[in-house]
Amino acid sequence: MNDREMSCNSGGQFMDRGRMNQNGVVQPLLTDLYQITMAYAYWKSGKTDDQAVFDLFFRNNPFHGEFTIFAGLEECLKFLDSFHYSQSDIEYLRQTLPEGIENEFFEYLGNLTAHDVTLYAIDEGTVAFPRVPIIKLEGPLIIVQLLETTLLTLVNYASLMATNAARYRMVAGKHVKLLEFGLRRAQGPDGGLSASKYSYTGGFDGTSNVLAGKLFNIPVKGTHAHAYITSFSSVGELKTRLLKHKQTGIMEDLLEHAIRHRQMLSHVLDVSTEESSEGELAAMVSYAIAFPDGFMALVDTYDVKRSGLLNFSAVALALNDLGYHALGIRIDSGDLAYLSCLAREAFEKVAERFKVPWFNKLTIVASNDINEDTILSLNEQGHKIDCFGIGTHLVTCQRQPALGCVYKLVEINGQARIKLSQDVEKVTMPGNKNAYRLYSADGHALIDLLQKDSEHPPAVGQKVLCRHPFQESKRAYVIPSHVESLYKVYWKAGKICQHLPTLEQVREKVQISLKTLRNDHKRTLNPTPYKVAVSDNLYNFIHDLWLQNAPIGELS
Ligand SMILES: Nc1ncnc2c1ncn2[C@@H]1O[C@H](COP(=O)(O)OP(=O)(O)OP(=O)(O)O)[C@@H](O)[C@H]1O
Ligand SMILES: O=P(O)(O)OC[C@H]1O[C@H](OP(=O)(O)OP(=O)(O)O)[C@H](O)[C@@H]1O
Ligand SMILES: O=C(O)c1cccnc1
Ligand SMILES: [Mg+2]
Repeated sequence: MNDREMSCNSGGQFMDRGRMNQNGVVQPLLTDLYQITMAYAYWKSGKTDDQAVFDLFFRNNPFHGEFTIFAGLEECLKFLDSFHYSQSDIEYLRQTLPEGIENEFFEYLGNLTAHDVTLYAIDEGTVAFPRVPIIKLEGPLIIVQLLETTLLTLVNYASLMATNAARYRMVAGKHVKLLEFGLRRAQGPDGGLSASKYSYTGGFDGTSNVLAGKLFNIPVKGTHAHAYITSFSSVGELKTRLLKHKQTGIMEDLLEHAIRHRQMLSHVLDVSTEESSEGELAAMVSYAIAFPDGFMALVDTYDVKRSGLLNFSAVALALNDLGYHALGIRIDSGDLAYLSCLAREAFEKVAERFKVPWFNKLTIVASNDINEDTILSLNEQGHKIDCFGIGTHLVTCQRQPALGCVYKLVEINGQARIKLSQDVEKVTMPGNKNAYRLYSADGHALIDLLQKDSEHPPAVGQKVLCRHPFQESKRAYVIPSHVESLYKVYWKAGKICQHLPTLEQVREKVQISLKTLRNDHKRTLNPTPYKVAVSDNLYNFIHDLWLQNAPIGELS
């Protein structure tokens, strides 16, 4: 590896550029046209040396919740690292921008990098709250402005998805497996890949998306579709019935074993073999021959009770005769609570009658349009599901399809800037700020506090006045037992300055960070809002600037 392939972080360690591979679609032209037209107008008006500070933050938590998981940081850093307009980008812009743009501007763009930018951020995987910037950028106005849209697109969906997944994990509990099955329903190929990656970050256990597995090292999992079952109509279609006994190595007729067990099982499970589907039996036998150690069967193609469970149990017992243990079933329609209980009951009967205790432990996977509310309702009803396969609602974030992160200028050449709005929620927090999370003695996060960057950080054991940013009468003294400074410098002087965690570590961080939140902030119905405050100093600063900038009306 030569020097060009490596970048050095501030600790002098080398970052392997192999890890820095980024989705090819993420590039400087993946932006809104107005960023580039603004860049020209800034350039034309002599603002090339202006220094700006921008905040990236959201105003409301998604899904009627009171927390958001911040994700997408590593992709932002990769983008900064590779930021450079290629010759063909410049050529395209020459042809596309209005006529009359000076040639020197294109030369300027051609030499532009993000090396003079400093990026501060909270750690990826941390819980974040409205109005507390999750990323803060300092640097030359033109370049920092040019980064806006791409950074927003990298953070918004990633954070929305990680939050959605974390919510599913919370309602499902930590012992149930969660698999992401959404690729076919995702918003295009890139949406599908991001969904798989960030649902893993948020707490899913695996994905059916094979490319995501390869690219992000996520466990890939899957069962089979109804097509496999319906592609068989009789046992006569089986090209082979033979399977090697796991221990003896002797070939045996798996179908013969299955038919014999099916007969006995029909009494135990109180269903008639006549009613069950022969095609389904054939399909299951053939699948078991293909995957004797990984036999997981879809049981709802015809009728779970009258056909699927009988055929599955027959094939699983046949496999058992040959030294293999089946894994379980998937149910993809009907009343999932009722059918999962029915299946578990059937497995318990079989375990007892056929002396196969491992049958009690067979996995029951449920899928079919599952969302947070379905899981909550299934929990209330009582179910025996071990694993949910979730697609559409998860990856499209159907309950709230976008997170509203914005990117606002808060300081230029050392002068704070404020954006006013009739809607108080939309007034920006001016100036270069620092953010702290204050904790109680029991380890719970109490409040996030924004201060001017010139202020001393809050200290453990010392009373700090925390004020609502806009409502004068809302304030509280807090004596923190622990103070966390939320920002780290992640990018400076053209280098990544922190050791970047693996996806696995970010996934762990999500759960650790969620544990610091009190349960009332996390509950699904009417959660308590988490407090975000400003220091007294910042409060006064905001309100003075507000008055300075608000025009005084005249009544006549
Ligand atoms: N016990 C349950 N409580 C609450 N919701 C459930 C329960 N069982 C299933 N569901 C949900 O109810 C919906 C049922 O979907 P739908 O009305 O399409 O029926 P279906 O079982 O898929 O029918 P079909 O057999 O035609 O495919 C799904 O969204 C599923 O997740
Ligand atoms: O329901 P989701 O949460 O989106 O999970 C993924 C779904 O994808 C498959 O269905 P398929 O594409 O075969 O279509 P279907 O809706 O007819 O089952 C699978 O059987 C699940 O039902
Ligand atoms: O493996 C599965 O069962 C699966 C994968 C994608 C969509 N639905 C189901
Ligand atoms: Mg379905």
